[in-house]
Amino acid sequence: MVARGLTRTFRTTVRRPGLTGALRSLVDPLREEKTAVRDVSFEVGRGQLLALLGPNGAGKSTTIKMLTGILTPTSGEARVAGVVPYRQRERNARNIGAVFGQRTQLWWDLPARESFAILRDIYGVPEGEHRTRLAEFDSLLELSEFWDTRVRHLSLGQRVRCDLAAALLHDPPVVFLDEPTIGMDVVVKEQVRTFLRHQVEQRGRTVLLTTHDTTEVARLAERVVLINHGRIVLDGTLAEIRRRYGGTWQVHATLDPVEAEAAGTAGAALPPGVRLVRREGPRVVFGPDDPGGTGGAAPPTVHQALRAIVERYRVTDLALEENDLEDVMRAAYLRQDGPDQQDGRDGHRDGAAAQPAGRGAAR
Ligand SMILES: Nc1ncnc2c1ncn2[C@@H]1O[C@H](COP(=O)(O)OP(=O)(O)OP(=O)(O)O)[C@@H](O)[C@H]1O
Repeated sequence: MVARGLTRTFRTTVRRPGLTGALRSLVDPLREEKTAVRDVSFEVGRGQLLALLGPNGAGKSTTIKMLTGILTPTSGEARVAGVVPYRQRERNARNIGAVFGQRTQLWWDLPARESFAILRDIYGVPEGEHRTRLAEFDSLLELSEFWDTRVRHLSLGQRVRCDLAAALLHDPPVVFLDEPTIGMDVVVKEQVRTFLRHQVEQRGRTVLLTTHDTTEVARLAERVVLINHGRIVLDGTLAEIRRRYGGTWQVHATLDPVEAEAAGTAGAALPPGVRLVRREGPRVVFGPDDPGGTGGAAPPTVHQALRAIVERYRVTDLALEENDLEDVMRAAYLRQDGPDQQDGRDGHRDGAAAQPAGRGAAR
């Protein structure tokens, strides 16, 4: 799946303030252009799962709508399994499966198993294949407990599990999941994640996932694209997001008392990239020397720091405190960052909160 410079602009009508403004807007509507997605490019290979992350209104759904062929981009291009989705909608529909957590593609008044049979006929899936696939999905998602119940009577978690099966029954190479586990309990969430991992690792499907659930990201995504105000601000791993937006960790260590007293003084230098946060007798707290990693070399990862501390000191007790992933994501969403490779292009972005480009962390 390839997105190249995808951009989508919406024209909306804005009401002028006050009564006279409202009346004037009736005869002379004020139109405004809003760029929901701007110059978005990424590639996802076969058997890869990419999480598209970003705050509300960032442009994730608009991007997915272009990749699923629901919306045509204003400019740029997309290819999904070799097909331009908004031009070859029917061919694209055969190549993709989609689950939008809030909606269902199942027939509300039919049991899910009957919906599966209708989809089998629509896509022309041979009966044997259909049965095998359904058995695989049932073994992972435990569908047979409720697939003979009408969809309108299913719980949310049961319904979305049926939706996942319905989306994959025609064996699509590419799958789009827009907040698939929203509102599910922790047990069902984990079941769905195991199912998705299986689909990616064993079946080689390409998955594009959006979620606001940070645990989901940590469990599933080797790679994330972070989008804010319609632009990509980071394409990398969760570890990179942590490094850029939340490089704060603390190592609490109890050292040999003599070493603890000397740590950080002249002649007893700290490990590179490590700073002494505080010292209380033999108990010492270390942190990264340069939490933002903005100057010079990147700070050590928490694992590198741990190793360096253990190698340098006689440690009798050790505890690690890392920033909660939610804090990291909050920092990422609030930062008015520029995109990674934006050099030379304009720094304008939409939204009331937009500030002039503050690309301190651009690396
Ligand atoms: N049909 C439309 N007409 C006008 N503006 C739109 C339309 N669809 C989306 N937008 C605007 O585009 C921006 C991006 O919306 P989008 O739904 O893609 O965000 P999102 O990242 O999916 O958000 P969420 O996490 O809340 O689902 C928003 O400011 C939204 O108001």
